Amino acid sequence: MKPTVNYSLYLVTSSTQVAPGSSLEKQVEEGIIGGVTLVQLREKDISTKLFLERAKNVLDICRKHGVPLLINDRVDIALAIGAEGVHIGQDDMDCKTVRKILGEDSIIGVSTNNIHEVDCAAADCADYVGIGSIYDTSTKNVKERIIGITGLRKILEHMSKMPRQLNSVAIAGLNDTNIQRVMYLSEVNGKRIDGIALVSAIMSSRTPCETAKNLRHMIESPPCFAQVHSNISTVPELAAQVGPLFAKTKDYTPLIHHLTNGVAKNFSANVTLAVNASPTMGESKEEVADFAKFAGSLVLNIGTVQDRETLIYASQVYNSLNRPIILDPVGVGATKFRTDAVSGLLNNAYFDIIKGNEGEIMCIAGEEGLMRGVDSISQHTISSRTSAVEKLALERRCVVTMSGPTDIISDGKSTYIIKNGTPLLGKITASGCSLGSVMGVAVSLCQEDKLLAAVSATLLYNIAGELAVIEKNPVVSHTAQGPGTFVPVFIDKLHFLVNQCMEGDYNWMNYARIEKL
Ligand SMILES: Nc1ncnc2c1ncn2[C@@H]1O[C@H](COP(=O)(O)OP(=O)(O)OP(=O)(O)O)[C@@H](O)[C@H]1O
Ligand SMILES: Cc1ncsc1CCO
Ligand SMILES: [Mg+2]
Repeated sequence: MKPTVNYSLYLVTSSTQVAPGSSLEKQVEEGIIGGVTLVQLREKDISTKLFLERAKNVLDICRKHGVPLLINDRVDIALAIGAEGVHIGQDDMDCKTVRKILGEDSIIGVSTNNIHEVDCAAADCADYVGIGSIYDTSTKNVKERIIGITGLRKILEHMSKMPRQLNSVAIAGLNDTNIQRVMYLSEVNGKRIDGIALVSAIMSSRTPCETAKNLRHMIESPPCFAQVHSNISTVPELAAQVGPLFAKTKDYTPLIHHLTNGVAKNFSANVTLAVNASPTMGESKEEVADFAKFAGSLVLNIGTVQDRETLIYASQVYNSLNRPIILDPVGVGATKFRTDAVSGLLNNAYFDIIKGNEGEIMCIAGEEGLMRGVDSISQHTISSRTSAVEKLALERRCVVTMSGPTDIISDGKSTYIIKNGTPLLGKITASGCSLGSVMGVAVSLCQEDKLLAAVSATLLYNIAGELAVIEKNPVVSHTAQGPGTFVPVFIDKLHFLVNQCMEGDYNWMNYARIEKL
């Protein structure tokens, strides 16, 4: 009978990476005691004689603890010692032949990098596929084969529709800083990878047992930033929460850390202050961790980005502290540089809210999104825009906002359409960027419901914009005449509305034009 395999924490050995003073056998045994569920013996540069000897030793350890052992490449060694199976790469003996030699009851795994290779493995009756390389690794030269979370998801999406279900593990560059995110974001159509394969994280650990225990725990628990869906189900219920959300600024002034573009900085800082929060615009990598300790959220905007590594680093710091991040992928799709920057961010971090204009969100959702510079020139139908927003929210397990004359906001489960605002918001620069700042404020006041936060920010922002044009301002006695006068009146209005909230007056919400799909 085929042995049942728990793929969750899959240790691939490497004799060159063993922690100083330890041995391969010791790392394997300690790893298993800590929680390793499956072992693959991988030896590249030793004689067959030594390989066989080592395989026998490792098999003894695995048998003692009831963990299956697979042998890398060498079908003969697997047969000789009676291991549970083998793992083969694309350049090794083909899977069909291996199956013929080892028989039905053996476990056969194949390294794959794309859909075609997975299809071949399935056709050849493999039991599982190793999917990678997820990230770069020192164990192997994989530069050409890095697929990130985005590539992993594409393969899993395909696998979820295959008639015969294969097991799968992700491999390469995985460790305690990224496995929870990879597991979490790998979920497609209700299914995700069965486990994480790793080498150096355990082989090089001076405390392999504790390391394995920690890794296993991480694999089995969701990351701290895991999405919680809003339990608000109707528009009236939601509308009743918007004013009280901003009223919280009476007792708490959130610090909103921005890594934003040079054009938006001043306006976004003023908008943040207008809604009674405190902006900080710090871009140095060296100060990210210090800001993160106190910040209510991070607004990450790629508008004039140069240093992509700092953006990734900052995102990871905020993720690890469970501080929400608003990603504004300004101009993604317009240049290769920006598209690569966004794909690097999405592959290496989690974003609580992704906010962009039509062209930007269409582009990240994998649809045709037209960007010329930072302005959207896309004109899709409302239904195709809505599907793209919902698709992206489901894919990235977050809240997605597509701004424009009509704003579409979804967490993948509930979707709202907002028709407030004024065309003048499209006639001033950085209005989208500064909407991101208000979302940063809202989400720091209401981290438990990020959909409510995104919707509340959009309503406040767009109703303030509307009132700046149609209604006399009780603070300064004029109405905006055009884009130039709009900016100060708009900031006054924002401030006025939030102050009304602090006094318990939520009447401005009567202007809301919002529907739920
Ligand atoms: N024609 C319009 N009518 C009503 N509201 C609008 C209109 N255009 C934009 N808005 C509002 O302006 C805000 C910014 O949206 P927009 O789509 O212009 O962002 P953006 O292109 O990312 O902005 P930027 O890049 O200039 O920062 C949103 O709140 C949106 O609802
Ligand atoms: C105009 C402009 N260019 C880069 S960022 C930015 C601000 C609006 O997105
Ligand atoms: Mg714009």
